[in-house]
Amino acid sequence: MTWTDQARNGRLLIVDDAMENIQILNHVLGEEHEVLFAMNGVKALELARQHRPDLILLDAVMPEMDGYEVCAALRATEDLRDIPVIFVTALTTPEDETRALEAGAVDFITKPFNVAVVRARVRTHLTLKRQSDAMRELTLTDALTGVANRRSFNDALDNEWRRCARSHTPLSVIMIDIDHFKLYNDAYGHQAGDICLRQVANAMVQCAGRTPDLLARYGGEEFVILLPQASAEGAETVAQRILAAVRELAIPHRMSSAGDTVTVSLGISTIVPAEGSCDADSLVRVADGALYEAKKEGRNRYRIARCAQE
Ligand SMILES: Nc1nc2c(ncn2[C@@H]2O[C@H](COP(=O)(O)OP(=O)(O)OP(=O)(O)O)[C@@H](O)[C@H]2O)c(=O)[nH]1
Repeated sequence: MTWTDQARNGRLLIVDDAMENIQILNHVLGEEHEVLFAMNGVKALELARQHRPDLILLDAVMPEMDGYEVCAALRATEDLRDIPVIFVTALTTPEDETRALEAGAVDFITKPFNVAVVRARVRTHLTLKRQSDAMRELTLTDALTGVANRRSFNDALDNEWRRCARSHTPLSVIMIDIDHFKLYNDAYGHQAGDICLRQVANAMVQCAGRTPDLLARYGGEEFVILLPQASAEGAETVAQRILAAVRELAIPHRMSSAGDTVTVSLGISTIVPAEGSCDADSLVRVADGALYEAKKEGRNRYRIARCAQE
């Protein structure tokens, strides 16, 4: 499917205080796209939050909250700031255009509408949105296993650290390392090693399934799980599930000192983030220390550590 084909199915949010304009745009765009509409700024923001449209067509002049304010509110909201906005306006002076672009609009559609121009602009911006989504996905995903990569984990860790600090809730991290993976590669070959990494990643994804949880490949044969709002006990339950799930894969490993099959070792650390408490990086370091302990004590097990100032 080409990018343009994909753009055909995009979800649009049309915001206009005049029903007549909504009807015209719906008529022009409704066949190719899923169309939502709102007649004021507050409703527009509510729908954007609920339905995450791919593109917003926004009337510049509306009573109470105008298009510029809606655009500014979208840009100020982390989850919504990447949704492209096209201003729909009868105002066409260079000052109006500048103001809209400065507010964060990507383009204009002028009233009265020209059907062909509306369709073409919407298609172009949906195509660009699809491409930038795909690009972002690539930069955040580990190519071998399909789980998040380290960069994606670091971003999530920073965000969740702040979120948990605000809500005074715990944040847990589990570092996971496949046992004797060098020997596995030596015994079965690097390609089999790659397959093993994929299988283990896939099994672990199922073990940390709550929405904010994030499994990432931290590097080589090391993985990490971020568990926002999870206490040490909660993280321990996830670690137990992972140990069991990897054992159940029953991937033979004749060179391992930890068993006949592939196993993992895990290190858990938990903190309620607060000012003056250890920082996000040391949360990971402490989990890594616990992982080292688990390795030293025989592998195929987990260990829990505490952050110094918890
Ligand atoms: N097949 C494959 N192997 C990888 C990949 N990334 C890292 N490795 C291998 O993973 C191995 C990690 O070895 P070590 O760090 O010595 O650890 P280990 O053998 O797992 O031993 P312990 O951690 O002490 O149980 C190295 O041989 C790396 O080459 C990968 O993408 N694919």
